[in-house]
Parts: sequence; C-alpha cells; structure tokens
Amino acid sequence: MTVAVLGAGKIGEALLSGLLDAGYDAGDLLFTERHPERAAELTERYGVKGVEVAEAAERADVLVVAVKPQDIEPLLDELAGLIGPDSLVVSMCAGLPTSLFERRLPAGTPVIRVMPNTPMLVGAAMSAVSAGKHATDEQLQTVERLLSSVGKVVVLPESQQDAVTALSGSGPAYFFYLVEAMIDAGILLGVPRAVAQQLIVQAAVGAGKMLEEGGEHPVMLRENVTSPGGTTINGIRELEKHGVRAALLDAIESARDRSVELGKAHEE
Ligand SMILES: NC(=O)C1=CN([C@@H]2O[C@H](COP(=O)(O)OP(=O)(O)OC[C@H]3O[C@@H](n4cnc5c(N)ncnc54)[C@H](OP(=O)(O)O)[C@@H]3O)[C@@H](O)[C@H]2O)C=CC1
Ligand SMILES: O=C(O)[C@@H]1CCC=N1
Repeated sequence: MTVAVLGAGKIGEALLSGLLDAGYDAGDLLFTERHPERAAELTERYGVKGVEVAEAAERADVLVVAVKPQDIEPLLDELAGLIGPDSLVVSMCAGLPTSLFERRLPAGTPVIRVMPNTPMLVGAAMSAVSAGKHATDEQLQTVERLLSSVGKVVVLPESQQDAVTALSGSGPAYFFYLVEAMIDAGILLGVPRAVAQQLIVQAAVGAGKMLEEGGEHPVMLRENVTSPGGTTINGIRELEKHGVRAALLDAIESARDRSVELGKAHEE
C-alpha cells in the first residue's frame, strides 16, 4: 500500500518518520511540499520521494492531507481533477469536516477524518478517527491499522472531533508548556538549567508511565504524592489559588472553539 502525505510540515513529517520507524518501506511512502528546499531536506533525512500532487494522486492508495486548514482550498481544487474512485482521502486538518472534502472532490470519494498528535514521531500518537459518508468499514480498518503502527487509535463520531482536537491534538503542547514552566521554576530556585530539565523531564516521563501502566486514577496518583503536612500540598494550594484547573478548562474549551471556527470558514 502506497501512502502519500500532502503537505509534509510538522505533522506530515511526524507521520512519515513514525511509519518508517514502524517498518514501512520508504519506497511505499511519498510526500508533496510546496518549497523545494523543504522537500530536499525531507528526502535527505528519510529517503522518501517528494512528488507533485498529480503523481501522488496517481500512485498512492491513501492520500493523507496534512496542510493547514487555511491552505485547503487550492489543494482541493487541484485534487478534484486528479483523483480516481479508488483513492482514499485521509484528512488530518483541524476543524475541517469530511463533508467539505466530499463536496469538493469527485462524487463518492471516501474520506476519513483523523486527529493525530506529534508524539507520532516516537510511535506514541493518540489518533481519533471518524469515517465520512462514503468510507467503508474496510477503509476505516485500513486507516486504523496504519495509525496503530504509530500509536493508539480510537474511532469516534465526527461530532466529537473538535473536542478531540483540543484535547489530544493540542494536548502535547499543554504538557510541554507545563514542563517548560516547571524548568523555569528550577531556574528560580537556583538549579542549573540542564539539571532542572533532567529532573522535570524524568518526573514527566515517570508520571506518564504511571498513568499509562498503573491503571490508577490521576486523583489517587496525586494524593499518593501529597503527604500530610508535607511539601506538595503547599504547591497544590498555590495552583488552586491561581485557578490553574479553571485555566485548563478555559484553554481547552477555547481550542475547541477555534477548531469549530476553522471548519466554519469553509462552509458554503
Ligand atoms: N502540528 C500538530 O501537532 C498537528 C497538526 N494537525 C493538522 O495538521 C495540519 C498541518 O499542521 P502542521 O503540520 O502543524 O502545519 P505545517 O505548516 O507545519 O505543515 C503544513 C505543510 O504543508 C505545506 N503546504 C501547504 N499547502 C500545500 C500544498 N498545496 N501542497 C503541498 N504542501 C503544502 C506547508 O507549506 P508552508 O510552509 O509554505 O505553509 C507546510 O510545509 C493542519 O491542518 C493541522 O490542523 C493535526 C494534529 C496535530
Ligand atoms: O494547533 C493546531 O491547530 C493543530 C491542531 C491540533 C494541534 N495542532
């Protein structure tokens, strides 16, 4: 099966890299890019061929659209004249409904909407998958298999994709932000930056492993760190005082709203 990534930026590169690490043959992967320097860089790094959209449409069984939502219109215009009935279109674009692709591409084109995240780079993606109205169960399974090789996959109704985009799509950025802020706290306390980074990154990795492998609820895990009369509860009091929980609720709601807005920009 040949997979072409249309728009090999951050998420497109993460997919290419993740698939190669998972054992995909570079010869079965293609990508398109609008800047020749970027295409050359990717080919040098991964041994994957950069092609024109026409060649991708002709050769690939799965076309993964990974351009910014704002760049979708010209790409759809180009694709509409190129793809055949056997092409399966997978969109990773935040906010864009499958109905947009179905309206703009030849009648009956199967479309699957996916919200992945950048941990795909290290085989630890969370991808949520929703089938459009022409995609068959078999095509959905093909996409699930493809994405399972680079992380975990859930199948969800498309109505939940904007929420998913804010939760797991953007989620890694919020964890990185937290780690960055905690490293800054180390600097404030006079710990050398490299040491602070090592301490916090390992705390994050350890916490992540406990969340994944231990099966315990995050509340229990936090309580186990919070000794009576100890240090952690002082920190928790400050987090509560500063409204960090409410800030996270607002942040994720706002990201969801932006996903909805990106989709609305392409309504007829
Ligand atoms: N980054 C992330 O964590 C995630 C992103 N996504 C989605 O993935 C998509 C891409 O996001 P991201 O990777 O961050 O963005 P990037 O800007 O890094 O990647 C998009 C790439 O596509 C190129 N491009 C634009 N139009 C075309 C075209 N017609 N043909 C070929 N290449 C083209 C862009 O070029 P140029 O540099 O000139 O713009 C850019 O290199 C978005 O729709 C986003 O919502 C989904 C989940 C997570
Ligand atoms: O910020 C964005 O729009 C994309 C979608 C989810 C993560 N990154």
